[in-house]
Amino acid sequence: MKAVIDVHGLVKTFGDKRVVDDVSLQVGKGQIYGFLGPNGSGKTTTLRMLCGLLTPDAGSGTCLGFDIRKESAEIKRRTGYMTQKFSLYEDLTIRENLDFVGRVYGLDKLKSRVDAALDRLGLASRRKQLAGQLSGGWKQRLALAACILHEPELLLLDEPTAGVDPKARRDFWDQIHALAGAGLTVLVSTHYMDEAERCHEILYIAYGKLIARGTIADVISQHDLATWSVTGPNLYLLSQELQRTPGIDTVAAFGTALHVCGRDAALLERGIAPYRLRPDLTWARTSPSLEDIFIQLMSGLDTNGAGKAPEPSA
Ligand SMILES: Nc1ncnc2c1ncn2[C@@H]1O[C@H](COP(=O)(O)OP(=O)(O)OP(=O)(O)O)[C@@H](O)[C@H]1O
Repeated sequence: MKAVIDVHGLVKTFGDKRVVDDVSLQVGKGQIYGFLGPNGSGKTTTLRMLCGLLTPDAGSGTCLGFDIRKESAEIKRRTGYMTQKFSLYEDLTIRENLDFVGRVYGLDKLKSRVDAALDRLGLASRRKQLAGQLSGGWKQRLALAACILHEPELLLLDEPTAGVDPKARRDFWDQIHALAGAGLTVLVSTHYMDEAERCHEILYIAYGKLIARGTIADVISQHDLATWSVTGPNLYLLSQELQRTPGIDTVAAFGTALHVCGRDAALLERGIAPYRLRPDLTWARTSPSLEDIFIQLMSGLDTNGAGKAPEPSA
């Protein structure tokens, strides 16, 4: 299968800061890829290089079969990009907003395009509503409708659901899956674990480097992270003690339990041994969640043992 995105060795430096460092990516058609990583790790910059809005300092490749350096106009024509801070005209209706976007881009068959986008995203019954009166979730949906008006083949969505409630996020993701089902390829950056779990594959970027990718099961199994769950009283105090215990790399609260993780299973067991004797605590071996893996990655410890990643500069 021909890759929709096939780029190698992308580098982008701002001043003396290398914010994207040797990123290579292959992305298949009709798939949803989740782009994850800490703030400032280079996700937006990578998305902007893929769609031709930024020229990489080094690296090359194609997006939708076009050269990302030389044919950015062709790529932009076929890509829908939803930025973190998209703007809508609050005193225009949903329909008027879409008409306006279509006219700015000089789209032909505008009426039928707007009708199709309204239908596709379930906005038809609200088409006369002012954008300013919409809730956050409906605003995101309108922004998505504006992105698909020109019938792109690729959607790049930069944290599209930030600040949106869980029900609206779920609805938004149903729309993304419907679009992918119709053949669109989607790259979406997010900080939400539940959204990561709705992607076909995830890409984890930290300090400008792509350090994990694959299905969720792949990413969990690639990082051999021994994990125990513990329940009992005063978990906060326990968590503080465990964090100082050799052999324990990370401790994170999940509801009424702590997940206690370590890259070396034997060292981890040695670390928790005294605590397993306490009658008020219940310990169980468990599988790491995706969040456990990300907490481990974000703690600067590469679970493949490559050492500590550089501190991001302020
Ligand atoms: N045009 C620019 N000029 C200078 N520095 C920039 C520019 N664009 C981005 N940066 C810096 O590059 C780094 C990476 O930014 P980027 O927006 O790609 O990260 P991100 O992973 O998308 O972050 P977030 O999750 O917060 O959106 C940040 O330190 C940012 O301040």
